[in-house]
Amino acid sequence: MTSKPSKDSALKRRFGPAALITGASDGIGRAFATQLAEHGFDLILVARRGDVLQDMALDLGTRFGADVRVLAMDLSDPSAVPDLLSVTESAPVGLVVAAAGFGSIGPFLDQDMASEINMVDLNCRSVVELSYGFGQRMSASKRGGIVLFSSLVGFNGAPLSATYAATKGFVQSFAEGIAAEMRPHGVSVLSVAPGPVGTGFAARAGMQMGQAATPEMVAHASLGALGRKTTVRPGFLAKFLGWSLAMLPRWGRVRVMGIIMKGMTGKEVTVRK
Ligand SMILES: NC(=O)C1=CN([C@@H]2O[C@H](COP(=O)(O)OP(=O)(O)OC[C@H]3O[C@@H](n4cnc5c(N)ncnc54)[C@H](OP(=O)(O)O)[C@@H]3O)[C@@H](O)[C@H]2O)C=CC1
Ligand SMILES: N[C@@H](C=O)C(=O)O
Repeated sequence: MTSKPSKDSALKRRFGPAALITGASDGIGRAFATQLAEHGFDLILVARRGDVLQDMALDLGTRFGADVRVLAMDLSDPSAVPDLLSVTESAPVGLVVAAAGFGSIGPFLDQDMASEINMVDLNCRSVVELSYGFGQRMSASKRGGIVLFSSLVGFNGAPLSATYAATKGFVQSFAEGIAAEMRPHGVSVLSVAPGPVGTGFAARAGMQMGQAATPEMVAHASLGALGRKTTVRPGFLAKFLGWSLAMLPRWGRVRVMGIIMKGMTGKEVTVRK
C-alpha cells in the first residue's frame, strides 16, 4: 500500500486538498487524475462510466494513498451539475478540471442535430455551470484553480467540425473572461488548447489524427502552466500551428483549418472568403 507523499507538493499547497475532475474515466482527464493523485491530492472523479471510475479509485488509492470519491453522471443532463454542486458542497475542492467533452467531424448539415446539441450542452453549458458554482466557492475562500479545455480548433471557424470548434471557441473566450475576473479573488483559470491528443476522443468523433500528443504530456504541461498563464498550448503542433496561423487573415485561418479537418476525414470542403 503506497501512502501519500510525505511532503505536500507546491501544487497541493496552492490548490489542494481535493481536486474534482470531470471526464476522469479516460484520456486527458484520467491523466490529470493520476498526476494530481501523485501530487497528494484527494480526488472527486466524474464521468458516466462509474465502474471505470471505481477501478481508478481503487488503483489511485492503492498507489498514492489518495482518498477518491466517484460521481457517475451524464453532465449533458441539465440536472447533473446542480446535483454535483449539491453533493460536493462541503468537499474541500481547490481545483476543478473540466475535461468532459466530445467532438464531431463532417459537414454540419450531415450531423445529427440532437448529438450536436448534446455536445453544446456538455462542452459549454456544463462548463459554465461548474465554473459558476466552484468559482463562487473559490472566490469566497480567496484561492483555487479552474482548468477548462479549448483546442487548437477553438481560435477560429473550422469547416467540417463547425459545431465542435465553436464549442471550443466558446470555452476559450469564456476562460479568458473569467480568468481576468477571478484573478483578483485568488482564483486561477487556465484554458488548455492542445492540438491532436491520442485518446478516445478521435474514435468518438470519427477523426483520424496523426502526430498526436500524449494525454500525460498535456496534463503535465497544463499543471505547470496553472496559475502562471491563462492559455497553454501543450505540444509542438499546437504551438506551431497556433503561432503560424496567427499571422494569417481570419479567412486564411479558416481555409487552413478546413484543410486540416479534411485531413482528419478525407472529405472535400470548399471555403470561400
Ligand atoms: N483528444 C484531443 O485531440 C483533444 C481534446 N481536447 C479536449 O480535451 C477534453 C478531453 O478530451 P479527451 O480526454 O481527449 O477525450 P476522451 O474521449 O478520451 O475522454 C472524454 C472524457 O469525458 C467523459 N464524458 C464524455 N461524455 C460525457 C458526459 N456526457 N458526461 C460526463 N462525462 C462525459 C468520458 O467518460 P465517460 O464516457 O465515462 O462518460 C471521458 O472520461 C475535451 O474537452 C476535448 O474537447 C482538446 C483538443 C484536442
Ligand atoms: N482533436 C481535435 C480536438 O480538438 C483537434 O485537434 O482538432
